[in-house]
Amino acid sequence: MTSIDVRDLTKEYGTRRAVDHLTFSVRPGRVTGFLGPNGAGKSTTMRLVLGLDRPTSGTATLGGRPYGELPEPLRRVGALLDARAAHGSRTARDHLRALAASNRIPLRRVDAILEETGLAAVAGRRVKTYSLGMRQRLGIAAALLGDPEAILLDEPANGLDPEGIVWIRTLLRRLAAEGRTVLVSSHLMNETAVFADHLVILGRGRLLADTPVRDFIHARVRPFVRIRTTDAAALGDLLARHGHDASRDEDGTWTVRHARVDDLGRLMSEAGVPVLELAAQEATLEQAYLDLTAAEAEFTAQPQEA
Ligand SMILES: Nc1ncnc2c1ncn2[C@@H]1O[C@H](COP(=O)(O)OP(=O)(O)OP(=O)(O)O)[C@@H](O)[C@H]1O
Repeated sequence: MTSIDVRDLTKEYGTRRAVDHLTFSVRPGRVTGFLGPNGAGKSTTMRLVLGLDRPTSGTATLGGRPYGELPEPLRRVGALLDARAAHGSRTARDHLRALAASNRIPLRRVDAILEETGLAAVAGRRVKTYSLGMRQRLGIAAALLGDPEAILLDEPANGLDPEGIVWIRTLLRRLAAEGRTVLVSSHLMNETAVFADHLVILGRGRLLADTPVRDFIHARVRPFVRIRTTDAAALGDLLARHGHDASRDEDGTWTVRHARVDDLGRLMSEAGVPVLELAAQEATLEQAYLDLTAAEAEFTAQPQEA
């Protein structure tokens, strides 16, 4: 099985440190979401793993070996870094055939992967006529061509239409279920929460979190109950009498923390307070992520000079 192991990895561009003593592992059999603000170092880390750039110090290995030492690397690891990389004057089929030929991948894989990525009908068209979403699909096709054990995708949902987003979600889940090692960077938090099992989060080139998605959300955000009523005074009074931690938003919606929908529903019913809405609000990855990155920004913010 191919794990991706990053050990004390540092990359400097001149005086800018893009990746800063980073250590984490990406394990097989699950989808790992790779998160972090713009410029956090995600793409740089992926390029270092793929041997496209040299680290200043530290190591990045696949199944224990640096990319440059892998025999037939496309058959071990597939990657989508930049969907614009394909040669525009070639057709998609020719692009994939050239890749297959130079990596000793059987040519029959080309038609299979065109089918799988939904490009079969447009495979004879030049890539420069493709939309961004079609280029993304072609990039994913190239990544999967060698049937690799490890897959790295940099924002694969970029440019995909809603149907494409559902498709990639299903694809990622299947690749992980097949035991592959899947690392996917994204800025779409709700989407990441759907397809990822695990998260690696970077900030300014450093590791901020390496944790299961569920644990990350639950450790940072408490679920709450949302209530709307026609009798704000009665509800406010009721909640206060029962010692609930509640507040009322500008639009009249109440937020009750540390409470259960069942208990509040019963309470309101018994007190005869009219209910327009009563709903449990699950904590989201987006809330947890914003909480983490806000805390990080506060922690690292430099005092302004007068
Ligand atoms: N070739 C390069 N030369 C100089 N600086 C670079 C180079 N590549 C990346 N950087 C810098 O390294 C830092 C990390 O960039 P990187 O693209 O890895 O971040 P990212 O997390 O992928 O961001 P995004 O979410 O915007 O894609 C940034 O400050 C960027 O400007």
